[in-house]
Amino acid sequence: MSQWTIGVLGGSGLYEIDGLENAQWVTIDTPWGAPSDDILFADYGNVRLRFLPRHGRGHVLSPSSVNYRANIDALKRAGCTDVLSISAVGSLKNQYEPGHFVAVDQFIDRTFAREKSFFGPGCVAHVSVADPVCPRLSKLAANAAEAAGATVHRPAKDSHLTYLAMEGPQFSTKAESALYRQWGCDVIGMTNMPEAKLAREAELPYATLAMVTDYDCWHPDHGSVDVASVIAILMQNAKTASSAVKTLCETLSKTDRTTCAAGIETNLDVAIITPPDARDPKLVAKLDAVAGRVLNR
Ligand SMILES: CSC[C@H]1O[C@H](OP(=O)(O)O)[C@H](O)[C@@H]1O
Ligand SMILES: Nc1ncnc2[nH]cnc12
Repeated sequence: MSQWTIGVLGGSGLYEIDGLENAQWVTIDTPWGAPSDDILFADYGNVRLRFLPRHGRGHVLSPSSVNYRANIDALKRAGCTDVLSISAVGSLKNQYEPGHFVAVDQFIDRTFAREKSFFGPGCVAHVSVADPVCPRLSKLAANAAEAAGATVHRPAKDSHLTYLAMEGPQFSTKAESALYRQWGCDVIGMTNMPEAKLAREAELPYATLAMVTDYDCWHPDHGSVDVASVIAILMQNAKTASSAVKTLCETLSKTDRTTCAAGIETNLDVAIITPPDARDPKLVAKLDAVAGRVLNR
């Protein structure tokens, strides 16, 4: 039986998960620098859980100063088979009310001040992020959130749920918020890019459970978002989010983990363009965890 090792990136309001078996915080070093915090290693039945608070305990890192490469590399080094992000978001449509969860399946990346790839000079790769979310993990996470009592919005058969990733740390202007609504975006946040792209480069199936905390600044009947209103909703939701994670683990512990049908775990087979004799050995060494499967064969 193949086991799940589920990595969870806890967003704003989710800095710890209690009531876990054999829980201990473990320091993991990476060639990309330090991850946001130690990683909480724990067991949940048959499942191994690896929890990393994205902003660090105490919320000390802004979205632009999170070391996304180190976080994904560390989760890979910690043996994760899959990565679930839990994220606070603003709603860009009336139907996504504060307190609801949204199982997003698309992103628009408007971030600009972050390292976005593990690859670069000396080893170039172009992965596909046409479908950046693992449909299997997303569905399992949405089921778990529903079982934990949340209202969950899922993508319909021929339509997507899109997360606009902005740089921040300031929230949007009304003109920006209106523009993103015109683009058809569903929710807005500051962290899921380049996280999702890096997870794909590391061949880790990735999904996001977005927790709606506010209506950003476009809604005529709601005031513009501020941290206090976000925190107020997060306080009510953190319990649901952590119980969704435990419910997900319960489900996974009863399921044999098979290879992801979307081919995410082998996507580097067709992504690296630099031939072996032209690769920079220093970069190749740094890529041991994320791409060792293909580079060391
Ligand atoms: C505290 S509101 C803004 C903050 O919350 C979201 O973070 P995360 O995705 O880690 O929950 C948003 O992206 C901003 O970083
Ligand atoms: N309105 C918003 N914009 C960006 N990130 C957010 N996180 C929570 N609410 C947000």
